[in-house]
Amino acid sequence: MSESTSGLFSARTCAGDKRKALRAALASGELQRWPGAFSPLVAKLIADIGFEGIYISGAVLSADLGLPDIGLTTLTEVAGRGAQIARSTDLPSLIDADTGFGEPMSAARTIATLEDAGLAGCHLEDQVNPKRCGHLDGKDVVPTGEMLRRLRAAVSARRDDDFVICARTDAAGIEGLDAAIERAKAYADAGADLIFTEALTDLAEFEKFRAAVDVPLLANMTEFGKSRLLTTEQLRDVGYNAVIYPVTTLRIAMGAVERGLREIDSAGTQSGLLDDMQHRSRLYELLRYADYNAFDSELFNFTLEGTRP
Ligand SMILES: C[C@](O)(C(=O)O)[C@H](CC(=O)O)C(=O)O
Ligand SMILES: [Mg+2]
Repeated sequence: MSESTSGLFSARTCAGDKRKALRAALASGELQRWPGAFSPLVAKLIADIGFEGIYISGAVLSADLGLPDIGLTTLTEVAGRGAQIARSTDLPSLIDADTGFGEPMSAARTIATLEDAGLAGCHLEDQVNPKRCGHLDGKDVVPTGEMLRRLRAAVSARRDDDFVICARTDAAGIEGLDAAIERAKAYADAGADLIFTEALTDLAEFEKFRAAVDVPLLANMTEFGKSRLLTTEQLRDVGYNAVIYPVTTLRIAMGAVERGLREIDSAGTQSGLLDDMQHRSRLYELLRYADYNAFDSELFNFTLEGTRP
């Protein structure tokens, strides 16, 4: 296949190579920035701008279906959407697997399914079922032993040793930071490759966590939650390995969609909104419209001159 047609329908990089790249990135000491992609198109934009990876959020996947993030989505739904997003980009994608979709045996099946779906890794959290957003009050965690069973089952189901299993602990806001650190150590001993330190409050907590454990750490910079929004520079200085912006692109998009719909409702036209829109030409560039001409030269006849403002 020529350069211009490779990667059109599925990314050029195969899942195994994305996982190897993710492992190397986590070992590199460089902060990995993974914005949430609510669609394959957003994943393409994230890659185009130069981020290091893609995050696929359970909260976003639920919201996109018009549902709250309380563990209603099924493994089939999550793996299906995850596969669509993961295959659209050469970047590695880490997906939110909530509590593993059931008991430890189901968590094991979850890993096998997400591997088959082409994801580079996933995270499993130590919340009880039904789970809730980690930044809400009233959440609860299972005993450490139960999470260890969940994790060991997951690790044993992995067929590609490079598939990254990330353990998330929600314990900081419930049992305190020290307890969360102890859990993180136990989860790493059980085979977790990366620890998601959920809902830490300020920089000092991130620093304390970093000093206490020597496995890769992930920070969640979700908005309107319990955590101060730290900069990449701050997280780099502390020595975190990865940061996610899980719901950010959806919040930005939905803010713009709501403003736009209100403007059409009040002004009777969207003419005043054109500068805020992604132009047709940029959309076509991201989708690589021109490269599809290799299959059918009639497909791409778009020029800017031909378009109306
Ligand atoms: C990271 C998270 O699990 C997600 O599903 O994106 C959420 C994000 C959010 O609700 O803001 C969480 O932190 O629980
Ligand atoms: Mg989630």
